Amino acid sequence: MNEKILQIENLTVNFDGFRALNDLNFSLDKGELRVIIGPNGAGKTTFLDVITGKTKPTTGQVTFKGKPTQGKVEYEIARMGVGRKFQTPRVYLNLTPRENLELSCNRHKNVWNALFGAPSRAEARTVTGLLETIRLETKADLKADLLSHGEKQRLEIGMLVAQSPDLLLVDEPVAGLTDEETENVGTLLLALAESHSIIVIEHDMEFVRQIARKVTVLHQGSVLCEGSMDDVQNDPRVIEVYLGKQEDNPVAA
Ligand SMILES: Nc1ncnc2c1ncn2[C@@H]1O[C@H](COP(=O)(O)OP(=O)(O)OP(=O)(O)O)[C@@H](O)[C@H]1O
Repeated sequence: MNEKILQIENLTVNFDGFRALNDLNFSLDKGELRVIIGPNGAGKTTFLDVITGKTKPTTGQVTFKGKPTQGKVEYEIARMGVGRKFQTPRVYLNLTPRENLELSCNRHKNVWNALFGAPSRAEARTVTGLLETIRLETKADLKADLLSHGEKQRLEIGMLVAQSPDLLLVDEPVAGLTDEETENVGTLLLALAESHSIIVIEHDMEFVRQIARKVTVLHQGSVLCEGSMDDVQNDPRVIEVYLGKQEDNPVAA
């Protein structure tokens, strides 16, 4: 059996009597790229919030790298190796992509030392490698303010990777991007998936088709079904929860 990096058992989150997550079970293999889809309100963001410790489970258990995260706060879970990228880019706009990546590699140092202290050779190599991975070598020394929305998204994914997390959580990375930028982010995530465990939440079905190997569909706080994109888009339960009619269904091919 494959090694599990994340296991979630019987997870329920109750907000004032409303079950945002309802007896949810989920597991992710080490090295897997999983895409999570589901209609609005299905519980996708709450699911990520529980993994990162932002929201506490009402009942149930999250196990990361074989250890329960129960009782741990967000920064402790981040130190265990969980990194999250939010929907909107959070890069420092007055710094260059290179400086943003240097800062992310050096989160234990203070900002002054990280920026003005000489980077070690290993750090410089890491940053150069990351700039290549996110394909921003030619824009490495421009102010991040001048980057397109898609380039900022790629930079922020690079900043997340610079912190060397074991699990990357990526929330709607292509919202508001052009088709070309969307494809670039997809290519980047596929490249990262060769050496990372990744969970991506996404609504854009073209993008999901581009990157997905295995898809989990959430509905009303539980896992409705899991499988390949083909399995999922032909599952009558998925068709039903999205729109009820196959011809209008965003998950239909
Ligand atoms: N702090 C909260 N208090 C009360 N209800 C909440 C809270 N956070 C989320 N909810 C509710 O829980 C349900 C799940 O929300 P969540 O944001 O996880 O869904 P989602 O699948 O991410 O939706 P979307 O695709 O629209 O972002 C929603 O009905 C939401 O209104």
